[in-house]
Amino acid sequence: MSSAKDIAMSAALERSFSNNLSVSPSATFHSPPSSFLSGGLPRRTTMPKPLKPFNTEDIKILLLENVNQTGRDILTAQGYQVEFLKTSLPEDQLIEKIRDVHVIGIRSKTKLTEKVLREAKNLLVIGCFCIGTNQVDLEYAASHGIAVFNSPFANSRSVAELVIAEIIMLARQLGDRSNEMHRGTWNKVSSKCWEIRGKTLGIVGYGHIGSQLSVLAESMGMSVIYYDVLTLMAIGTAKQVPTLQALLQEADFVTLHVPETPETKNMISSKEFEQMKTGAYLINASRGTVVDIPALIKAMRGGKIAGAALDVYPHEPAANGDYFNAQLNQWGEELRGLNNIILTPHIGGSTEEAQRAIGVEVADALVRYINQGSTVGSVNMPEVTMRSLTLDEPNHARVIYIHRNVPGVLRKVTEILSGHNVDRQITDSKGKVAYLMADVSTVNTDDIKTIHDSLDLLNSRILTRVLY
Ligand SMILES: NC(=O)C1=CN([C@@H]2O[C@H](COP(=O)(O)OP(=O)(O)OC[C@H]3O[C@@H](n4cnc5c(N)ncnc54)[C@H](O)[C@@H]3O)[C@@H](O)[C@H]2O)C=CC1
Ligand SMILES: O=C(O)CCC(=O)C(=O)O
Repeated sequence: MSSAKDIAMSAALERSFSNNLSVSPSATFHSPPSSFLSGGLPRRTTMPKPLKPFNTEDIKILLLENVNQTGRDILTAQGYQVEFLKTSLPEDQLIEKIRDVHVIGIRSKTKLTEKVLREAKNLLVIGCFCIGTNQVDLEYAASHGIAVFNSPFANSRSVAELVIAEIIMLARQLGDRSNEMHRGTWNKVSSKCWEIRGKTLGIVGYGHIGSQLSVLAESMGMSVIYYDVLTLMAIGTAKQVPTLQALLQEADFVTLHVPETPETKNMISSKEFEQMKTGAYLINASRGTVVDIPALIKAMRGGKIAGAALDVYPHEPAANGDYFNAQLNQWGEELRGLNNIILTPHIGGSTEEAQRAIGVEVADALVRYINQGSTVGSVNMPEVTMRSLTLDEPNHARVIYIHRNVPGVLRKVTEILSGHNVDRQITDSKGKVAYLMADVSTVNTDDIKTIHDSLDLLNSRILTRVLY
């Protein structure tokens, strides 16, 4: 049982500094859970204690772009308020919505730019329910204490399988034959239709997807070469080549698996098409900015490139059913008019298996971050974690201090914590941002407030959270 003093103190805290312990102007401070400051014999249990600066039902989550049910279920089961939308949102509506939420879950279409994130005053964490994180301004997010998580490989296999299908479809002109049949035309041809056995696949970007694809392609009798900015171990009998040009000159099929970066923008343009073999094929399931589409159209019309498969485009519609037209991409009409071109609506990772796995992985990471402060798997924060506090550690609090990575901070934090027993502490930095986590014991609600407010006053502060 809590003493009358403790209860009074909690109530006073609730009144006097509602909003202060949390980072959210809209969240209220709640009395500690029953495990906190409880008297009597400690319960001997190693059950992890959920650490929450808010009542769970105050955590507001916005999930866009049809995030999988598995992820929604995990977040809802925590008691958070989860709003779910099937589509992404236009910028003005996104800005309106993001002001209010602590967590946002997106896929590849929602652009979380500095302009949008500037309005996200309550935002603690972003979940990208996909691989790519180019749609988020990661640096701005980190410098404002917003952690970003993704799912680094749960859809890699799905993309690799799609590419294998496309290699065969292009080699056999299956898209065109199927379209002709749909129009009622029987056109049985073998001219310029090939087996893939013995052909060379050139993989640009030998990461999770590229290397998985390498295994599948070899098992079907293809020779694999790859180009990557890093020197990477070849899988099977694949061979790394030293330059993109060397790959383009040798490959019958070129497939792109690089991230969207300034270096990969228009990585395949007129010069690169010239370097490719006449009659070669191009596949892009990475990002739309990687291929210069007008140059591709020219290369295909001129017969240099015998076929292409595109899954991604520089500008993609926000929702299913939106017409993929000239307003989005000027060359849409010309692209659709080409022969032997497969156009898919960014479905590389769209399988039940991949979406379920991503839902679980990203939602779990969000819960760990909200409840425990663990940044393991974050793409923009130093990765820091500590074991969960347990129910037999009642009067403990977890202090999280995200700060600018400048000299002298640890000394000041140590001074602030020095009156308490620090059971464990860990700190790490990534670029300009550092992340400190400390578990302090035998603290009461006054101590928590003092620790929080003192850390919050330091010049180096980006964000202070105290979980209890
Ligand atoms: N179509 C779809 O639905 C999907 C598309 N993607 C896209 O595929 C991309 C690749 O995915 P992963 O293989 O998982 O990424 P990854 O990070 O595992 O591999 C990317 C590889 O590209 C290399 N690389 C980076 N810049 C390069 C450059 N300028 N030249 C040559 N190599 C370079 C890296 O060193 C790395 O080995 C993602 O960034 C994402 O944009 C991912 C999943 C689904
Ligand atoms: O469909 C999606 O969610 C996006 C897939 C993708 O491009 C990615 O995972 O990076």
